[in-house]
Amino acid sequence: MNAFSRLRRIWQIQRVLRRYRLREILKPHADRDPRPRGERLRMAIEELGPVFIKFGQALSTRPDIVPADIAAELAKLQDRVPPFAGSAARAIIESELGKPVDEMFAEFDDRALASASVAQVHTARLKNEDGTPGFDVVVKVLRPGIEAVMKSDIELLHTLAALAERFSSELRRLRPRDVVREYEKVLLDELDLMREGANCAQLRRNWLGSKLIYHPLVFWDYTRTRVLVMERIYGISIRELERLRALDVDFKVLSERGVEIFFKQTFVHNFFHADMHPGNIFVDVSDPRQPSYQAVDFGIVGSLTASDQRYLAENFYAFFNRDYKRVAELHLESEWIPEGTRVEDFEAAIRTICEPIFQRPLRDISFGFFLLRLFQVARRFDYQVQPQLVLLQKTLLQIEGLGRQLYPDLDLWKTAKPIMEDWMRARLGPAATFEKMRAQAPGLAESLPELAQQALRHFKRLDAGGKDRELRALRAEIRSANRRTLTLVAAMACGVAALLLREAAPLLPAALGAMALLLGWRALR
Ligand SMILES: Nc1ncnc2c1ncn2[C@@H]1O[C@H](COP(=O)(O)OP(=O)(O)OP(=O)(O)O)[C@@H](O)[C@H]1O
Repeated sequence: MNAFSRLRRIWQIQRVLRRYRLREILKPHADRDPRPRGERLRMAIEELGPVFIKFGQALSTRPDIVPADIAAELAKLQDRVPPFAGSAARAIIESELGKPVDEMFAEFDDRALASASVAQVHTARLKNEDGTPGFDVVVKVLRPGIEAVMKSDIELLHTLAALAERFSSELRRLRPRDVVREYEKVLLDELDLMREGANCAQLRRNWLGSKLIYHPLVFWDYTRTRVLVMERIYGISIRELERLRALDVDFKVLSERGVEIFFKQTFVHNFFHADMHPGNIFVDVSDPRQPSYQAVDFGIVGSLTASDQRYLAENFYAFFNRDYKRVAELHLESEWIPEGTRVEDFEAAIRTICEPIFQRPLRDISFGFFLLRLFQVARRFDYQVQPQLVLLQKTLLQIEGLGRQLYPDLDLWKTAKPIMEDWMRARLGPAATFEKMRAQAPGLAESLPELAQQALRHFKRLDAGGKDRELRALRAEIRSANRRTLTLVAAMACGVAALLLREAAPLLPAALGAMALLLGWRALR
């Protein structure tokens, strides 16, 4: 963007800010506009275009950054825009794939099936090599020129964030430059449909053969950065509740399966679809008693770090045992709250959010909402929640909302418990310990000769340096450390042998396992 158009854009933004009196938002006592501040902000963002809309949508899921009233308005941001011409879509497809559309597709519908600010979707049918009609597909095409618009607006966001950080102490506290930097990647990712295809393929692989959910096949030969071709699915949108009801679809099974999918994605695969709004969910009704899901739109996915996974699992347990003290402890243990915070204040804050929630009957309790409130507390205590965790919380809220809409008596915990217990066992049980040992064994074996050399060097130096008491003590200490290392290595070797021989006669692996535990215990004591 040249200097002139940048100035023009800043001037435009400035006009929008004035029109909606957005500066007053920062000074609530001076705000005389009768329209609520969140609504004004939303309308301004809608006027500013796709980058601001996407950014606003992303911020709506950050209770640790944005106050609740504004977040609720931002969540309403609509990303529907008039479609661009089918001929423009064809031109992009042809320039990306290097062949005429009619050569690749037996049919191509010029009217868009759906159109959003970054891309639009057309239905089509592939052409087989012999010219006969092939698979029914959808073709997702990036909006013409969207890359330039996105990139220049992102640059502008950086400029605005820098200005805000420089001139407003209220905004500085929210670290706008960091927030923009964090979302820049998410926004730019949307410009690469190969990435979306890869996300879809990964989810498909994770769930292949499952009776819970189906993901379309990606046609890689026809997929490029600006074009994504995938199998067309024909399920009924989850929005069409009446139609689903008329087909006698079992809503209880459907809602339980939604919860199961969520937990498996989070705890078993650690790869979750993070844009689970109803527009992206379809239902396969070929057996209405055993309905299953079909998902589309894989632009946003997430996965958690091991520690976030554990944080979530433990909070889940505490939450369902209605144990707010444990919830508070968990946050203290994981150093969630900054130094200098009074523990009592923090506990009181956690109690305040937990008590009213825990008083309600199970059917009214939402774990997604509980997490949301936890993150709001985090915001008050100046703690920055990991974006992936927030993404997951948003997904959970969507799944729960959907589940309860389908079946108000949905018992979240009943569905979640077996999955969580499996996870705990797999993560923390003896088999997991053996598995960890096995994974670490090669690295350890490699460094063993080096370790021995180092120890030898130490001994030589000690011997050369006389025999005073301090040195003898040091030598004894090194020897004991070496013994421990050796014992640990022996424990690992037994563990690995037990694993490798687990198919053998029952006694041998069991004896080796017991030996590994005993040695491990001695080494770590
Ligand atoms: N594989 C598919 N089979 C059938 N319909 C599809 C498929 N993929 C997408 N669609 C339809 O196209 C619509 C838009 O697709 P998608 O959500 O991927 O686009 P988008 O540009 O990311 O839109 P938004 O961001 O608003 O969700 C979907 O809501 C769905 O109706």
